[in-house]
Amino acid sequence: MPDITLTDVSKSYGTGPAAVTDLNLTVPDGSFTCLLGPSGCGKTTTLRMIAGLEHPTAGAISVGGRVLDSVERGVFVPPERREMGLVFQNYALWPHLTVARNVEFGLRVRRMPARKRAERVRQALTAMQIDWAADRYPAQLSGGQQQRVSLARMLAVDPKVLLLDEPLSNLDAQLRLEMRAELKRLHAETGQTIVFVTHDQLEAMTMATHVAVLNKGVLQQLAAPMEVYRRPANRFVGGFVGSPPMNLIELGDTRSGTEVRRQLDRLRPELLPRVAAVGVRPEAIRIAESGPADDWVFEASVGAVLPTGSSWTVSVTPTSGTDPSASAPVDGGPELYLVSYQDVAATTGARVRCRVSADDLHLFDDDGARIATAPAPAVAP
Ligand SMILES: Nc1ncnc2c1ncn2[C@@H]1O[C@H](COP(=O)(O)OP(=O)(O)OP(=O)(O)O)[C@@H](O)[C@H]1O
Repeated sequence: MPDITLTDVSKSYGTGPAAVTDLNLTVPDGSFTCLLGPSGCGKTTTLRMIAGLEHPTAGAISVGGRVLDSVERGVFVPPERREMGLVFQNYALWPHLTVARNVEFGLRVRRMPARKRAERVRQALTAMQIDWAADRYPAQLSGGQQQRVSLARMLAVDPKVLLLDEPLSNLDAQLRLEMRAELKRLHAETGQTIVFVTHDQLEAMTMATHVAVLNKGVLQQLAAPMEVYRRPANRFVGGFVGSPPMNLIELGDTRSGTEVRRQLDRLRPELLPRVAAVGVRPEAIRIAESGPADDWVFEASVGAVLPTGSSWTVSVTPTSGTDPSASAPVDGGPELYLVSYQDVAATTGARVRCRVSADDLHLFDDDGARIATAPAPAVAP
């Protein structure tokens, strides 16, 4: 199964802003690639173009060198000849057909002999662990079970590529969790290339081998999930991936920028002239009196303490720096969020000392792009 390659792909629906702009994206063979981004960023449009359900207004799409779409060359391969399986958010099962007949449907259309059909249906239902429901009707199944059937229906035709558009978003939290594990298992077993659309960063982080982050129709980053998390390519990715989100402090903000600038002058003097904003992940902020000399240290007052059971989310407002060379305390900063996995003894109004390792500072320039502080390691998703 070869790579899916999008080259300079754009799509406009009319007079409004383009849904997708100059997209260059390679979905590696056998990968589980999530298209991730906020509502309206062009995820579904991208998936539908790969499926052949939308025409690009510019660019080309190919699979392993076979051109499926080329605006320039006037090539268009229709959806049914792309050997791709699609599953949407709504399960779209035939209500008057049993589960087995639903799964068999696409095989009949392909005129597969009856014996082979029965075998395929059994295999697909077993793979999705829904074989016990073969003789039931969709209305007799829960949402999660129906979604398993629609996945089985897609698997039965053995497509080279699976295209999934938010298939879990109608399920409750528990089922979603189960289905994520199920899809991950399915991918590991079949090795099929999966392209999965979601706006849920946790979903992308937990399942994907590759994450393509989109914003306003433009690709922001394509990398392994942990790379996207640890080394976001820009401010948008840093803020979008992670919950609670990354804290962002503007150096131009006089209230907090002055103090942060002073700290950066001590920790990263060579980079300071290029830095416009600093990002800090909530779990990178520690409440601790002492620590390494190259920590960024600040005093803060505690706002809310929110225990979740396994962790504590705490809002703190910096009140001053502790750099002895600081001539004046800062006049309060923005509220920052930290996450601690140990009990935070502090309560609202308490004064605490917070520390962040210099390695955990994400530096962004005027354009919002990441400023590399160390060479990125080779990524092997
Ligand atoms: N058929 C259409 N006609 C006109 N505009 C459309 C059409 N489909 C999508 N759009 C517009 O294209 C842009 C991208 O939409 P798209 O559905 O691809 O985004 P998305 O990231 O999948 O969003 P969501 O997560 O809300 O489904 C949006 O501004 C949307 O309004």
